[in-house]
Amino acid sequence: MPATPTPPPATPPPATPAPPPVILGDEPGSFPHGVLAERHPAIIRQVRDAFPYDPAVHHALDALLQSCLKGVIEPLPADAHDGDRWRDWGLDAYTGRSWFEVPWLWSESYFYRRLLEAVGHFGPGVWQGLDPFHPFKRAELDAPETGEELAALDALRTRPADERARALLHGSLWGNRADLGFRLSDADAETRDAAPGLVADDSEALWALLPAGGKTPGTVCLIADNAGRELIPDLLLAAHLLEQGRAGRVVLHVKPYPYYVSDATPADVVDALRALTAAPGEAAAYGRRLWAASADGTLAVRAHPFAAAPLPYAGMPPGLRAEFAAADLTIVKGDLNYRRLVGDRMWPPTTPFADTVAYFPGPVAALRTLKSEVITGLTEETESALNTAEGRHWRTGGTHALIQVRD
Ligand SMILES: O=P(O)(O)OC[C@@]1(O)O[C@H](CO)[C@@H](O)[C@@H]1O
Repeated sequence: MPATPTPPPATPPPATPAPPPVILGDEPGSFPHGVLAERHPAIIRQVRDAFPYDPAVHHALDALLQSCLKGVIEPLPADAHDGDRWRDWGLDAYTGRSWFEVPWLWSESYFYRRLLEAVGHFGPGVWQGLDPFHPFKRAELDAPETGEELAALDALRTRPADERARALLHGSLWGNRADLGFRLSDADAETRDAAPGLVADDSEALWALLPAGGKTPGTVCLIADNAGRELIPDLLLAAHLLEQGRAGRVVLHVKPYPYYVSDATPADVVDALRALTAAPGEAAAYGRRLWAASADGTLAVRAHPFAAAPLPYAGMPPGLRAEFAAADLTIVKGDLNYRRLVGDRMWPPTTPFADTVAYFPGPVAALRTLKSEVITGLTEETESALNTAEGRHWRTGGTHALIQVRD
């Protein structure tokens, strides 16, 4: 009987490299450490000074400050309305550990949850429901620069549709420089010149995902970031997509409660729409169209609890996953949302963006100015040119921006 030939050894599948470790805040001198050790205490100071709080709130803020600087993560009150949710999000595993030694994304989010607790936001009591960041957001909305940006819409009206589209997309992108938390730790950020050009620009792919010329448009989800000077251009972009028939419906996802100082909540959407309708010229026309779009349901606002979760979007719950899966496109705004989208890890900058968001249930676009160290999707040439010109500053200075798409 002929001997059975030995099969050749099976080629092992190519090993998928393990993702780099999650970013912690434990390295003195690093950007995350600075946010925990300096930005958070500064935010406590600013909030304390912004309202005529009573002694109970002052004591609670003192305790939070001590906990942030020298203490450990403490549990929520036993009767907290969202205790179960935070336990699902990892609270039990992190209770008793240093703020600096757990994932940075987690400790930052928990800080805002604790700050709202300290100022009585969740009630009961007189401070219930008050936004401790409202005075800062309001000042920005009333600033002359906001009026100047709105006045620029008058000249835009007569430009061809594709030029308007590009201007409004870039307005929404660069609106992300307006971040009050960022300005607390980098006072010059607002005045520093933006770098010309984008470090990655997939805008053609973005427009290709939105039907034009008679095809039935679907839903665009826009995961918003900051209120005021970022939210207004986001709303203008939404109005343009609806008007041009590139979206049949825009769903604006905002935060369910005040977060990261300037993140937009439903109340901020109302303030932004009011500011638009009250402005002179073309801005008011945009405002009226958006107001009508709310009434007929083509502009919807969502404030899902997961929008303020301390977790990457890869862990989104099934209902939200289904919403994004059904959309023609989900636009994800800003730096924090980018960290949550790709995972808060020190990716090698040339890691393909598409690989990090392969889990996302539908087409997705990131619009972000660079304000933290997480970055993906750069070419080797771009990365090396940026390093040569700026060291590491390009990652966090807020002067560079990107548009990245996975279809
Ligand atoms: O998400 P945004 O508003 O664009 O920026 C948020 C931010 O200012 O805060 C985080 C650090 O606290 C960073 O992700 C970034 O620097």
